[in-house]
Amino acid sequence: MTIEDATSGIDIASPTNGLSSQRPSISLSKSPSATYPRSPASKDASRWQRGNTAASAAKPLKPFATEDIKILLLENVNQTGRDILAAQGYQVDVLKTSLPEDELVKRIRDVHVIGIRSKTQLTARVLREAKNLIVIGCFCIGTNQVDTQYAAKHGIAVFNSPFSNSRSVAELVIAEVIALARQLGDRSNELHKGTWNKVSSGCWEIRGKTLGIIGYGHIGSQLSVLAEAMGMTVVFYDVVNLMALGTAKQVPTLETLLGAADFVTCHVPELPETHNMIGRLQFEQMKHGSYLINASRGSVIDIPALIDVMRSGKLVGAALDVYPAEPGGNGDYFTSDLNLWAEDLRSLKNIILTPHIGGSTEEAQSAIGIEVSEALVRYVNEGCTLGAVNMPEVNLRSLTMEEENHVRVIYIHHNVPGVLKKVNEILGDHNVDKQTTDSRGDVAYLMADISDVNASVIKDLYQSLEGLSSRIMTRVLY
Ligand SMILES: NC(=O)c1ccc[n+]([C@@H]2O[C@H](COP(=O)([O-])OP(=O)(O)OC[C@H]3O[C@@H](n4cnc5c(N)ncnc54)[C@H](O)[C@@H]3O)[C@@H](O)[C@H]2O)c1
Ligand SMILES: O=C(O)[C@H](O)COP(=O)(O)O
Repeated sequence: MTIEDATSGIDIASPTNGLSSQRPSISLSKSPSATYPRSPASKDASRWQRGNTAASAAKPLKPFATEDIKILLLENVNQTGRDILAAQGYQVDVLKTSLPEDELVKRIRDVHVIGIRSKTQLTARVLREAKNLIVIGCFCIGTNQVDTQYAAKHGIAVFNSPFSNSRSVAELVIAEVIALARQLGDRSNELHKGTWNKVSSGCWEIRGKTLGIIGYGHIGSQLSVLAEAMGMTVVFYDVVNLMALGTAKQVPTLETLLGAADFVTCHVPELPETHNMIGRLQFEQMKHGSYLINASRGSVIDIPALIDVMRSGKLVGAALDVYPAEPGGNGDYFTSDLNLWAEDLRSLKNIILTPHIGGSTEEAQSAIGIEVSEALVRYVNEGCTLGAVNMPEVNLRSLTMEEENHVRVIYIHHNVPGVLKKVNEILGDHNVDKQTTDSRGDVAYLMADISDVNASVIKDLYQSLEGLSSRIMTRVLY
């Protein structure tokens, strides 16, 4: 949206589009393509036409010209999520796959919101190009694919879905425990090729066996309950001291777990500390005849060491759902071009290789679509950061129709002394209805609702806040 500057005759991007930021192409652009093609007249129409009747007073106020918001959704985000975003009037562009970095850099320049899953790498290099971006939605659990610190320092909030696919992963792991114990993958492959091979040697019940869970978070603890229901004994290792569910027992060291477990399963996030967490030393510490499952992140297992220990016969089965490098989309080949050892893995016996499907169920994807899209809408429309993984969590209640002469000011800024004094000198000339602020590390987030404003007040507020040296991003909503 643009406001015609009566004195200079130039268009400036209006703060009331909710998108104004430090980014030059948005905050003070004369280029029609980089601003928002909505006239002041149409703005007024949309703001006032709703009427202020008693019946409409409690309804939420439309925040601004939502149809100006451009969203790019990659990696086949579920229809539930697309529908929620489209219902807001946003322009939603959907792709089934992730994008290679060079293409991503081009596509991200234009959008205000990007939705991804685990594949798309939003590195500092990519985000540097994202001049209009205000928020990232990870339609998955992991956020390791995003440089969340860089994003925060540039005023870009990141949201995910912390547990909507946890049950799906836990169920997959239970299936794999049984499939490995019974060598189901091999038997099925043999018969697919026409060979009848009825064996009991090396095939086991899982009842009475010990499951060792590394990382007892949302997935690990859910798995613990399911495994005990199947008659397994559960031990777990976690860096945090946690309440054990059922009769599970937390063990003090990873080595203790590896020495006790028949099945070892990893459910830790990708972190420097979890890189190659299971390597040659840890395979030595595992029991002879044991199994390994990894549905966390590919970097957690030293794959060449796994191949060696399986060839030696010490490990008698493994299931991998995640890999250090994964193909961009369906139909791509899983070969040594992508991962040097891919062919070696494919040649092993009793190894289940799945294409990162731990969270790929209808239930999980639908729930994630709803959860993340709703968080994006709350952030874009109202500035609410509840649930953000890289910003302080700040919220004020939604403005209603009877507050149509209010604006909501969002001021994301460097967390340095003296900022609030300066901000309040600017806001203090107006009627501040309510205000809240919080910080997380170097970044602070202020939200204030101001009443009795008009277009020129909005412009002044916006420009004054933008003029402060502490500013990371200013948005003025409604
Ligand atoms: N395969 C899939 O499709 C799929 C689906 C969902 C999640 N995941 C992966 O699974 C991971 C775990 O998911 P979650 O929801 O259970 O996460 P979570 O954050 O709820 O739990 C992770 C647990 O790991 C523990 N931990 C962290 N570092 C550790 C370490 N060095 N040693 C031992 N424990 C450590 C944490 O304290 C926490 O309890 C996610 O980070 C994601 O990468 C994969
Ligand atoms: O982080 C996650 O939730 C899982 O790895 C699943 O990722 P996906 O949505 O890309 O399947």
